[in-house]
Amino acid sequence: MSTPVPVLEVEGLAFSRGPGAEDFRLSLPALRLARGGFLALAGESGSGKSTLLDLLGLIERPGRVARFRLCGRDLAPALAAGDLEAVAAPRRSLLGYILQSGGLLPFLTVADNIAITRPADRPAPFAVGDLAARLGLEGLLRRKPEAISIGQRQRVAIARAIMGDPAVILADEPTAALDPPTARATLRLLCALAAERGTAVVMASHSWALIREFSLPVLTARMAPEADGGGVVFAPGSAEGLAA
Ligand SMILES: Nc1ncnc2c1ncn2[C@@H]1O[C@H](COP(=O)(O)OP(=O)(O)OP(=O)(O)O)[C@@H](O)[C@H]1O
Repeated sequence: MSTPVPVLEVEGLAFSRGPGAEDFRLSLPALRLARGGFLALAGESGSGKSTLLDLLGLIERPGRVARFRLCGRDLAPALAAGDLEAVAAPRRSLLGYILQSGGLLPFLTVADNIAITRPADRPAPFAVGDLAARLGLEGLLRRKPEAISIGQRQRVAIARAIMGDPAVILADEPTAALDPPTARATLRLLCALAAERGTAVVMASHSWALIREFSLPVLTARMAPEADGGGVVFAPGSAEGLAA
């Protein structure tokens, strides 16, 4: 059987902010994500999960990256050159985001928030009403985000990301504001919809309990010894000790 072609492949990535009060260093030795794959980024608050998602999402620019391939496109040279135009098109067409706060547009209805990411160059993966129904949002389509609950907003954010039919969804703590049963149900929906579309997902989470319950492969943030250059390193392994 042939090995699946990775949709996202990153090697030798390093990022730093500072020096001074903002001094922060992060490195990612290797990440490989196949079509439909799911990967969690675990670590304590402030360990750099959102920063790493921004780097993978082509929003932050790494100081160094040996390899950055997204759906077969080699983006490392453009990142090294700071060529923002060259990364804008793959960012738009291949990546989807679920923000920690939901990030919905307050002046649009739920239906329009979901529809806004529909691909311009191919059919949408779902009808808005069908996708909303899958996520239990069918009665809320005409409401504005302020008139629905936080859990419902997170499900709208998931629907919006899925509607864009991206190759990779980057999800920043999509269940952090939810009680455990709702968090579990929301993550189950995200996993099911992503698997159905073959969408790969990278999800930041500080909930080791949820990561363990869903048996998610995980890259965990750890401090590197000063002798090895210090900073935070994201590497495979258990995140025991993180808050449940
Ligand atoms: N725009 C910024 N300017 C300066 N420092 C920042 C900025 N954003 C984040 N930081 C700092 O970078 C470090 C990593 O932050 P980041 O938000 O990536 O961590 P996190 O693991 O996602 O945290 P949390 O779980 O609380 O969301 C922290 O020390 C944070 O204070």
